[in-house]
Amino acid sequence: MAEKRAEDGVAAMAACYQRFDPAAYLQYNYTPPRADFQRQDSIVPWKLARLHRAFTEGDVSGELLIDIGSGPTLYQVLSGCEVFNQVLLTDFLEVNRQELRRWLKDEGGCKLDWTPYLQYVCKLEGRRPSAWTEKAANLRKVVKDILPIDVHCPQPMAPGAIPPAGADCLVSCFCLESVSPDLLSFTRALGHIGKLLRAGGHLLLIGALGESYYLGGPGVKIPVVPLNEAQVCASLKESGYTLIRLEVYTLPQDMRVGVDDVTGVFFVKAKKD
Ligand SMILES: C[S@@+](CC[C@H](N)C(=O)[O-])C[C@H]1O[C@@H](n2cnc3c(N)ncnc32)[C@H](O)[C@@H]1O
Ligand SMILES: O=S(=O)(c1ccc2c(c1)CN[C@@H](CF)C2)N1CCSCC1
Repeated sequence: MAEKRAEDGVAAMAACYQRFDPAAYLQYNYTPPRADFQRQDSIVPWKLARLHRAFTEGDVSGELLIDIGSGPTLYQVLSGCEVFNQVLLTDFLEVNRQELRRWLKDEGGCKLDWTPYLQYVCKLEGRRPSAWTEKAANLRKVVKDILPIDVHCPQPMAPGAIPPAGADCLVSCFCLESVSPDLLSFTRALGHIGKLLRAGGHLLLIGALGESYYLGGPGVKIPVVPLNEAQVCASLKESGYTLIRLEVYTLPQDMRVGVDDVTGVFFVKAKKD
């Protein structure tokens, strides 16, 4: 009975995502006030700085980085693309994979200008902001493909999509809790993506705390499983990861702009047992 309920919940979630609007999603979350590089307490510097530190502090290395549930966004691999020579982006929806391909082909028509994000990460790397064009070129070089994924499948990606040894590192931002109807399926999804990662590989996970819904487009209310720090830690342990670091950002009141009810953001660095 519980299994049937879980399957129904996952199917209902997939139906919600058929109405996901990449342009609106980018507008809601990746433009000011949420994406304000001038504000010291903005979430953007907080997140980009944690990703930069996690990728560059010396314990993360290898060939292949996979971003799980990329959506239409690229910020999550702007530091990792300097560490790995192969990056795979993934998403459940073709509309998101198309938006990513549009940016990678550099043919114009993208729904968001990622330049401020590229410039900020260059600054974190001690490079001049004008090096953003070199970073963009490097990202376009190391991204080898943009593939379908379903984290609710025990085998989330197509057979043969990745080398048998698995990826050296996974990054995933605002995906698992936003596609899982409950904590059980969130934890199971963590285990499923863990199968894409080699033993000893790293997982960098960013997600929402206390969020029960978000707008995936005008009038497109998508349910989210509300998480707290203890649940995130317990799910990681249950899914075969050892926690290295967990940090939490509490959203300032004026960043609660009605597109969701998120109260905080967690950043996790963990290692697969
Ligand atoms: C809230 S968005 C996160 C996008 C991006 N990673 C970010 O940081 O903003 C959640 C993403 O999960 C994708 N998704 C939906 N169902 C999924 C599934 N079953 N498996 C993997 N990804 C899924 C959606 O298409 C969407 O792009
Ligand atoms: O933390 S954010 O404000 C953000 C970014 C994305 C999301 C949320 C929050 C909360 N709802 C999620 C639903 F899945 C999506 N942020 C937006 C600016 S760039 C860094 C991330």
